[in-house]
Amino acid sequence: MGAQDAVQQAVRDRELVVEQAHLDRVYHRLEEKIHEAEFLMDDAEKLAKVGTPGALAERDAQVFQASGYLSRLNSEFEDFLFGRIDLLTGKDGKRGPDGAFTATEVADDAIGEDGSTAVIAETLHIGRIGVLDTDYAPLVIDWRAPAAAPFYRSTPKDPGRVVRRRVIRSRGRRVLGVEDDLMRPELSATLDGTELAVVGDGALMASLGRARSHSMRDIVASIQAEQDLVIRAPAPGVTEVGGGPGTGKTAVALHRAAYLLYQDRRRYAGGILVVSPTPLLVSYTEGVLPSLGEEGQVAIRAVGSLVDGAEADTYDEPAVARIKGSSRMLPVLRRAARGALELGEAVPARLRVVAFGARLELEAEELAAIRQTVLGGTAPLNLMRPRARRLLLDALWARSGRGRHLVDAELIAEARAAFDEDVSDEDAFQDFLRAWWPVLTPRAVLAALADERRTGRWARRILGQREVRQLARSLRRLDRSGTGPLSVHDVALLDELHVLLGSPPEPRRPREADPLDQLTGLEEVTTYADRMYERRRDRAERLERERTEYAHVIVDEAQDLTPMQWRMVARRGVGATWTVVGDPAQSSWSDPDEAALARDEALGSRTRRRFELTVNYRNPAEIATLASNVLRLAMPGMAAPRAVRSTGVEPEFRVAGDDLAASVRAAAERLLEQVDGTVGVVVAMARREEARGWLAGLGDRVVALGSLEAKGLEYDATVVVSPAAIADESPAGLRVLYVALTRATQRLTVVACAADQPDAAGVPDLLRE
Ligand SMILES: Nc1ncnc2c1ncn2[C@@H]1O[C@H](COP(=O)(O)OP(=O)(O)OP(=O)(O)O)[C@@H](O)[C@H]1O
Repeated sequence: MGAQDAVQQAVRDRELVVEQAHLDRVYHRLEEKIHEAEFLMDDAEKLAKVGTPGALAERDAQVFQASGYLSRLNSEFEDFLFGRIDLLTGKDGKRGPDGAFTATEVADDAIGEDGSTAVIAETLHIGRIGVLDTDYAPLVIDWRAPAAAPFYRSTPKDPGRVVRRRVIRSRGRRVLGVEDDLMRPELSATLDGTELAVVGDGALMASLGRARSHSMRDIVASIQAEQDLVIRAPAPGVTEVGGGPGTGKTAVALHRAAYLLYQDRRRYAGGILVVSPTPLLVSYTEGVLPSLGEEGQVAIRAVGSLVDGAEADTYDEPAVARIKGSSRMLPVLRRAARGALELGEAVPARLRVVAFGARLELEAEELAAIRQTVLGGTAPLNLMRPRARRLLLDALWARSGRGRHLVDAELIAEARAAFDEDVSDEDAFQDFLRAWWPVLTPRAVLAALADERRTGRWARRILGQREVRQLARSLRRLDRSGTGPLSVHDVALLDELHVLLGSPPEPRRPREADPLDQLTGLEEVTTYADRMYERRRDRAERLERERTEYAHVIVDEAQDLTPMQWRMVARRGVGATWTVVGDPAQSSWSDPDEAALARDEALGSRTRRRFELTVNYRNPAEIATLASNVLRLAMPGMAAPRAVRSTGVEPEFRVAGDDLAASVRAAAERLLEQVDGTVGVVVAMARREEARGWLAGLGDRVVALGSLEAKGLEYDATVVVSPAAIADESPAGLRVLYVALTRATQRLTVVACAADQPDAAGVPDLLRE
């Protein structure tokens, strides 16, 4: 070790000791708080034994608060403290509720007259939740609090009061390392009489170089200034975030959810919905919010799982997806919902009943007229049923002639009520109604579209003959009742049908017992609080299950939502504020204009705020440059984000021989040796099942993905198999290829087939400059 290194090491060790001492104090304080929380729970127990209603209510409130506090503290102990800022004196000397100075501008006298010396006036530590010392001094500031904003916002260009920004790495109770960035390198600042030390080369680079696993990590310790602006953007209206691959759109959207909850917990108790394109991306991102201390109020759902009971991960062929996603499906579904009334097994031609001993009959034309009258209304089909029933009874009553001899209105009403009851009780009437105006389910109507002739009728002048055939064929997976595997695009159709049909009346469920009804004795009283405690745990989960509307909706990869999916998502956020993140250059939807229109309709007249993220944190420059060749073809004129690092490792090109499987397997094996983390093998959708077989036995660090499944994911290394096959698979194929090429954090191997027209170096035609 040279003298310089030894000095560096000594500085590092000294700073670790400083941070360790602070972390020790924080833990000490946390332990005190846990004792307080446990004490509160104990206290609550005692109060319960008293059993008076007042004491009971107080105890419940305490149990609720204490149990929540305990679970937060316990879950957030890991990597609890991660940042620190050293600040100059603020302009006005006022302190906020977290004990920190509020001013963002530097006081006039904070910097010495020579312009190069200063004294650090305030040091703040930033962590996952805020902790106050016994004297209310801030030991840790919650990362979402206003006082923590300079930790993220400060840059050497616009440093504000920050002189040094430090990222602290810790595990459990041990500080493992610190990385500093100087925001005012021109200043020589002192803290408690000693010169401010600087350790390491900055935290961002350290974090970007780490190996990837199959779950996304939070970026709370290294959020960048342009990202922080999005995370803390005001909630109302719509926050739109654009930016190329790897700019942190998904990460930012998730941190924004945590921020919104922190900032207005009451409002967002109404739930935050995060809509993600694939189940793979859901499971990849699922851990981020719990790591930020937020669970329960945020539901992350794949777009194929937004409808209760539907769990779609099957993909339609691009041509079929294009039909099902288009808003042209809307009039087709409207007709199908009405047309499905005729689908009953054997719809009787006439209605025959016996009322008070007399035979009554309604002929086909009368029935058709009644149906037409009812269908003239706008209510959902299933909700029209009572009206249809009433009009049938009206017609039968008229036919019976029973009211003709009566003049007294009361008598007429009485006779009519008796008539209705008599007829309604009759099996013949009930059987007729069931067949003639059946209760329709969305699944059954969707399945009805599998009949090409019928669908041809419903789609006349809307879909072409070929489209009708493709649509009908794709739905043959379903049986008559609609049971069977759904595709992702079927789910939005189901949701639309649900609206068109309305909920069929549900059989009555017994009312859930209210615990207060059971307060009959002391024994019951004591179990009440215990139940409350249990309930609190299940509450969030239950709320989520029951919820169909949310207070905030976050749409990730918004460029991929089809018009029909936009309608489905919009229904879940009618009164919501929105965050919409996406990148048009990565859109797999063939008609961006149609999608933009649907998006405008979904977001309505809400005010919009737009942000653009400009730095690619995922791909090294070598990979980003290659991908930008495809971007130029896919979206001429669109700028690629700036890659923030370079690895010196160029992408590799291989040409597959006769045995594609062997070539891909060999490429994957080599990458597994070269990186510590994950390897993704991206193939055209048509090959995804096959590709899984190619990698059999290589372990769980490597996965095979269809091109559409790669959305939003990242791997240490990727193999992209036959760019031409991916690009040719759909009208949006070039954009899908751009997605595939931008998944790797370290290494990329491209395996070309003959269709790729590789040059002598194996570079496919589509990837050449
Ligand atoms: N400030 C940051 N600090 C550390 N890592 C970051 C930061 N911002 C983004 N990253 C990392 O960069 C990678 C890309 O982020 P993310 O997946 O959110 O990007 P994206 O814009 O959604 O990409 P895509 O459009 O390709 O899906 C992730 O590994 C993320 O953790």
